[in-house]
Amino acid sequence: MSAEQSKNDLLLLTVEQMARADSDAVRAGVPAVDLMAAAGKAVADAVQERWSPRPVLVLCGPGNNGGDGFVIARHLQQAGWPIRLAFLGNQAKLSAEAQYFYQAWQGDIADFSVSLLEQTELVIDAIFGAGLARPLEGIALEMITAMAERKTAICAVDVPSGLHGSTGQALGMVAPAELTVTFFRKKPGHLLFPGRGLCGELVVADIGIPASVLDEIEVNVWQNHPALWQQNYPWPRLDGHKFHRGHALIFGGETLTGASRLTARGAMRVGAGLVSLAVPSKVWPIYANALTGAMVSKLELGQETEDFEELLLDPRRNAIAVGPGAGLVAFESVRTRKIALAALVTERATVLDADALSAFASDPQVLFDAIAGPCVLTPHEGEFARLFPRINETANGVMQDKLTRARLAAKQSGAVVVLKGADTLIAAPDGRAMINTNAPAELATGGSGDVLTGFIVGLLAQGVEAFDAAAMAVWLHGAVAADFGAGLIAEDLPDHLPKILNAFIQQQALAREVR
Ligand SMILES: NC(=O)C1=CN([C@@H]2O[C@H](COP(=O)(O)OP(=O)(O)OC[C@H]3O[C@@H](n4cnc5c(N)ncnc54)[C@H](OP(=O)(O)O)[C@@H]3O)[C@@H](O)[C@H]2O)[C@@H](O)CC1
Ligand SMILES: [K+]
Repeated sequence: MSAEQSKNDLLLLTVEQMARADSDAVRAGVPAVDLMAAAGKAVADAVQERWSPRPVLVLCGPGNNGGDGFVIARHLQQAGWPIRLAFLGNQAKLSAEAQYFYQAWQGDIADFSVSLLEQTELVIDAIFGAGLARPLEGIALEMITAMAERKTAICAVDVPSGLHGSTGQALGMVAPAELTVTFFRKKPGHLLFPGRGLCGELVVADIGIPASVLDEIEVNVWQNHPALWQQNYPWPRLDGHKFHRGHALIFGGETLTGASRLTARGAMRVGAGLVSLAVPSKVWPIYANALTGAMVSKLELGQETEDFEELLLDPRRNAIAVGPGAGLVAFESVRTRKIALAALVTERATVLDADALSAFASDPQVLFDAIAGPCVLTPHEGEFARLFPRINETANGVMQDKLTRARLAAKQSGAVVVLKGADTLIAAPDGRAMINTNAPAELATGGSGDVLTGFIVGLLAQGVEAFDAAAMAVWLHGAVAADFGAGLIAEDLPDHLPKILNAFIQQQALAREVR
């Protein structure tokens, strides 16, 4: 598979973009009825692969998701499965293709009623898919609530009904599926929580939509994966000098001295040529004793910012990180702001994390106005709320989805925003975004964010563009944690990174041999 092809496979389509791909495919000569036939067949195949024959209830909704349901029912019936089918809708209002498969269905059509769930071992959820337009109510809501309560096994068609494919948010109620079969490309809602947890195993089926339809659709959201950026990864060159691999400068505070040391170690492991920490003189011995590979510079009391600025006079210090362990006590916050602004004014690549984000909570615009060069902000949800309160405002009690919020924040701040969580988002000011999916639960451990900042600043130091650096760092962070497994602590993240990088190098060498 070519790099372009795998990038194309990682694209995520909103429900509107998917509808456009669907209609463009039809315009290009693929009959709509063929698309629906292929979609239904793909689900029936996936069901037969996963489950042995058992009493199945196929729930068909009023649109084309329901149309798929009629196709699935026919295939499973032909394979000898005991099938009951219920339809929620008006036959006269079905699309031509759904009408076709409605007519082709040979069995009975039951009224939509919760009692059907009795004696059902598997539900095919074809009630609503991409066309879900408003919160569930009435019998649809009753049915989905009953499905969730009974915990009957569910295979969802396209998305579990009630889940919005673009946002991953539930519009009312969603019964979690064990298997979701979607078509052509994934949607953001399959990867963003709570959606990701509601889809179960996700299968993407090819239904005959030509990939060329994507040329006409402006898609700039991807599932984060090395295929998107490995050609830009800064592998060390044999003829390289340590200065070719950059010099990361990290600010460290006096209370939580471990945080910025983790950042430094992350930056070193990810390949920065040189790493130095700049710390208040009072705590210099703590840092100097603990770090062997990194240099530690003193910032004298009362002139910390000036001393930091002096370090920045050397243009070889080309990437800066401020925030981990910087401290939140009033005097520390004031100092952190000054140091962050001193970093930003150089327009060198800068990562601001943790306390450096909270330090601007009272007037975030000061921060945004100062961002002129490559910059990465790495808030978790709490820090995000402090920096972007307007973006987090709710309408009817509902906040905008995480993808939208991260993209708005990137646009507003002019920085790449890494909104951290189980489904970390990486968003660039120009609208590009990635959803990261490889982070295991073990990563939710103290200090892991400090290491992430180190990975980012270490990659920035090696000249990687901010959006790529953030995407690489987030992916490596997840890959290391997943490979390490249980018992992970933050210290393990930098030290286990070489294993992942070496595997990566081997894969690249193999790929070159194959080519
Ligand atoms: N894309 C592709 O390539 C292919 C897509 N395919 C399939 O098509 C599916 C999309 O089909 P779709 O557009 O007809 O939408 P779908 O989800 O069936 O529902 C629309 C209906 O639901 C109604 N409705 C909405 N919300 C409601 C609510 N809360 N409560 C009650 N009613 C509500 C809405 O009513 P309206 O808003 O018009 O009043 C309308 O009647 C897609 O998910 C995939 O499975 C495949 O066949 C092959 C190729
Ligand atoms: K569905």
